[in-house]
Amino acid sequence: MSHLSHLLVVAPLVGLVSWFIVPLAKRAFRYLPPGPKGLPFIGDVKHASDQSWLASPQRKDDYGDTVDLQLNLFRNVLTHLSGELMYLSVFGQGILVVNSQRVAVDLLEKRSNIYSDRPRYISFNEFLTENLTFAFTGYGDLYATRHSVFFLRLFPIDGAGSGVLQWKASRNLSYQTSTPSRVVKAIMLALSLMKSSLMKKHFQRHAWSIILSINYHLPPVESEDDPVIVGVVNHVERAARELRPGARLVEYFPWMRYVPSRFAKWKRDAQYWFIQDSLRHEPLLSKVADDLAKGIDQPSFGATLIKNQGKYHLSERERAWLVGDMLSAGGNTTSTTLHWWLLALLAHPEVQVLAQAELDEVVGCARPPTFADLPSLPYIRAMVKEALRWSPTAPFGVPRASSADDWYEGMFIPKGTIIFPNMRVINFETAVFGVDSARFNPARYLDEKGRVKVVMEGREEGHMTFGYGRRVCPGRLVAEGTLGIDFATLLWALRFERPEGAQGELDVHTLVHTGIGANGHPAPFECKAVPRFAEAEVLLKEALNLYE
Ligand code: HEM
Repeated sequence: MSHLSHLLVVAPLVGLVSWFIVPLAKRAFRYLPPGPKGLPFIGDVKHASDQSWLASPQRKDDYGDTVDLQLNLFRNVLTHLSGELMYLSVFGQGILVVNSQRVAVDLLEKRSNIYSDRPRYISFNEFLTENLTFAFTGYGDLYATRHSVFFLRLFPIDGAGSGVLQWKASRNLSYQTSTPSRVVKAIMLALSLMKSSLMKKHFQRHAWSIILSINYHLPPVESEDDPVIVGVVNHVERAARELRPGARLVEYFPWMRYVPSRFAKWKRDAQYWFIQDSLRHEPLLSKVADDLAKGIDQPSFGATLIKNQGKYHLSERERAWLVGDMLSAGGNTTSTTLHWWLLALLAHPEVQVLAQAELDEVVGCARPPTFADLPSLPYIRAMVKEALRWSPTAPFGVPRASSADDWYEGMFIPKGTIIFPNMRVINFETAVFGVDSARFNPARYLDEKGRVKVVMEGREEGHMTFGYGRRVCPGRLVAEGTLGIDFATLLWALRFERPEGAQGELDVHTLVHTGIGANGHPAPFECKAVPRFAEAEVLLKEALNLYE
């Protein structure tokens, strides 16, 4: 045999071995990232369903050293992960908690082709929402179509829409306008807080009211008993329950999805609520379509989507859910951040004093602030960043899933693993945010001249709360704008205090939650809002009249 014929025989064999045998052998010698062992068969249900346990920075120490300097047979690299990854298994389903910005970027951004999927969640995706929620759409063609809706900037720039785009543009000092609808809602929130101490309720109504006007150009919602608001609150709570690890056995035994509904209450309920939620979403968008047909063209996400529907080939129900889903994605997240921010103000009174000094100097006492003031309010803008960084609103973001087997620094990450970026740990990394990273301190985002500075290279937001890479939150500008005008208006009008006689240290650590993917609220606390000056209420009402 000539050298050439040898080569012709050997080369395909080598190719076959490296393509087929090596991955198999690698699987056999795979090292899963470290983590608690759990019980035989069921695995670690207990820890996986305990969000506070998972989110605790202590886990980084608990599972840090166990894999130090581990020799990987196939890559010949020395691995030193120092608690950056923690792996749990529940009925064989792998869950990977990512505890560092370095690893989160490596996996969720640099390997986004593998880590941009969402978990399957049979009960939630297939029955409760019939795969119609955008945030839980699997990564693929359908996702690309739905995503393009956001890409084309369907959030309108004017009127009820994303005032923050104007704020961002106004940074260039070329586009100085305010957004009446957002300012009106911030003023209404301030007036409501003056009258009652049900802060959490007011924050929720306010945040949902904003999304309703962005989505459908609806007027502000006056009461938390509004049927649309009640419907969304219930939907979000149901969704959170379904998404809790261990909530439904069908997630671990997928054959259970074929059990007839009459024998499976979970399935019957999910199917019932899917119809109810569709009946809530659809009329809202139909009303926008009817208005457009009558020539009433008000700026809203829904109107823009309807006008562009020829480009997307989405069914009527799909469109209604795509728009309606913004209520779930954007309402609770924003109101929960407001709730944490309030707690932070009470725990750090000096921050409130500094913000109010800035407002007094820039805005004065004769009128409430507008979007046009925000470029001149660096402390308030820094406070938006700090509130988003510090609040564990979405402590694990929205879970991702891996769509292929992967190896990372000697560790094996099986296909289908659910990935939780541990935002509370990542946003507190001392190397980035300093040794006082656990403290609420907006000044960390200001330079020595008091200007907003970049603390994370290439990331203008300055935190990771909106997630990573291809699935980063498309509502982040909306959220930033809402928080900016809200903080400015509320602190201009009100001083937040603990009621007389309130004792003890405020609990800024406890995370009250209903499930993974749900928002983490602070433990209940009392607060009162006191007008800062006698004319505040009158001036707010006058400003409101100006916008009407
Ligand atoms: C404080 C407010 C908010 C926070 C903390 C937040 C956080 C997040 C996070 C962590 C994700 C997952 C990103 C990832 O997988 O890497 C996400 C996704 C998403 N957010 Fe937000 N969000 C907020 C406000 C909003 C608003 C106001 C809207 C809409 C108006 C919105 C719409 C969405 C949607 C549609 C997704 C799914 C994106 C996808 O799967 O591709 N969010 N958000």
